[in-house]
Amino acid sequence: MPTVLQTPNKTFTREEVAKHNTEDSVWFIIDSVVYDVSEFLDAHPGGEAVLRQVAGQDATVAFYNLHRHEVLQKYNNLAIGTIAGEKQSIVTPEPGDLSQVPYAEPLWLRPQFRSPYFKDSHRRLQRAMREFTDKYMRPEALEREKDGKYVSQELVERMAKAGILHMRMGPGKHLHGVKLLDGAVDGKEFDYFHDMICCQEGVRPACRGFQDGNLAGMVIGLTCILNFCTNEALKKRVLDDVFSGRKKICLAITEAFAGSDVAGLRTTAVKTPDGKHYIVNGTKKWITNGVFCDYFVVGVRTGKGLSVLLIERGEGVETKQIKTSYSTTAGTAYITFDNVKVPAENLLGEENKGIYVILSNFNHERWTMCCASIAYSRIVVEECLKWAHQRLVFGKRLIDQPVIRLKLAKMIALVESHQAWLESITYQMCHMPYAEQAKHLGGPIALLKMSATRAAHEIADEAVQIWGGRALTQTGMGRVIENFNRTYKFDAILGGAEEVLGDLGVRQAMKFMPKSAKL
Ligand code: HEM
Repeated sequence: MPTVLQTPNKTFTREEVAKHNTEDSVWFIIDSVVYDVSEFLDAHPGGEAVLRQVAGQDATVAFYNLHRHEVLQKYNNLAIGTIAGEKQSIVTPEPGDLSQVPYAEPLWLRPQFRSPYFKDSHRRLQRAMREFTDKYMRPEALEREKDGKYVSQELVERMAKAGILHMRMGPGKHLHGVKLLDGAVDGKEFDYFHDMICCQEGVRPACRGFQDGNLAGMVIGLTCILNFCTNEALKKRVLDDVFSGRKKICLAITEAFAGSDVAGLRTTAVKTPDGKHYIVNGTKKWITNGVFCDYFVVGVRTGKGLSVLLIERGEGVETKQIKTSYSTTAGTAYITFDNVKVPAENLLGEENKGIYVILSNFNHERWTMCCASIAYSRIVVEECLKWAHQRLVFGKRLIDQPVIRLKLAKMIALVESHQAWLESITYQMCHMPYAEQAKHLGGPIALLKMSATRAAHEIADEAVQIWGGRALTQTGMGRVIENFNRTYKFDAILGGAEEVLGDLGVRQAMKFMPKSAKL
């Protein structure tokens, strides 16, 4: 339940506060709480003068016109009491709380709405994931996004213990018998809606670089081990290492020579004469988490086609950080393989048929990106709705301007329609065996991703216009909008560029076009 700020028990009258507008003593009121900022004047990032201008007064409107509410949580030690007979009206969310702002949560989470898709276990998991994210992921995400360091071992182990690493791999046998967030959901019951919830809740910190840095490489890399590693001992070792958080894994397919066009890969793997090893040479580019990973699932050329190998960090493997437009916390790497000796048993799937291993990953990867991009777009809508009610310009709130309401209408419609489409596809995923998913959902998922990132483009554009200069600064009020506007393109490029996916969607439709259908 949301609460109000905790303050000392003392009470004051407004008249008492009014007296503290002197050289030595500066007090003011924000939402019925009295603040003594006399010792904070020098340290205030907005300067001393502005605080002196409101000394002795009610500064609620001035404060919320310039700051996020969380600033008051952080500087709670400046509060000295409350105004006698008054109650705080602004609430502070507790970890795990749902937002009360309209459209800030998907329809299924709003008490007035019904949904055919979600059961009790989905709701339990959502609550548990929200709480975990608020308590542990968000504070770390904000730090790492700024300092660019990699995800902490402490958080990785906490996620491992809570079963979050297992859950992020989607439904499957790997979840059976694993305790998931203190029993919020039984692993055997875990379906793609649970998977969607994990993805969407994980986006809540609104730090796009950290979102990938928080083991996105595992989500796309470990599936190849789960589904295609035929050496049981190797499979067990890698799964144990990764699920326990001891080691990290990523997927290394793209190269400077070939991005979405995997047929153009140039990294080679040549069998040794005794057939026991492959010798790998080549490079990989844009590899998420590559800088800090121990295992690499690598696409290589093997004579008659593509193959996929599990390569361990060791002699001949080098990773270099690529500086991208999001935070270095993502660990995006340029990798070189220089005569790397890889045991033949590390082949995943069949030799020269690696394209099936690579393709088998694509639908789930693209679908998780849809979940994330739509969830982040929704956070932006929430930020804009709050800001439009808070910000005063030309003597009015922003929300009182029809032009702003029209922008919000467009943003809300884009988020709601894409979430509805996502839930409809997720329902199909829950009810189609893998082979049918591959046949029938490749096209729709591609089109959803293309459309969701186009929507993100529109939403980022409108949000920046609503926020003005604040949308361009990485700290303070507009942090989320700045982050979104700088990073939404990652989803429009990674996992298949919009144009490639749009084309794929239509080509899939062409495959199913009946010869009998003519005008
Ligand atoms: C307990 C009271 C206050 C605290 C703890 C506080 C803290 C801060 C902090 C941390 C910032 C940096 C930006 C951010 O993180 O949002 C900031 C900026 C600022 N503050 Fe305050 N502040 C307080 C009250 C006020 C009041 C009452 C005013 C004006 C009447 C004010 C005016 C400003 C201005 C003008 C900026 C710069 C905003 C910008 O760059 O857009 N502050 N304040």
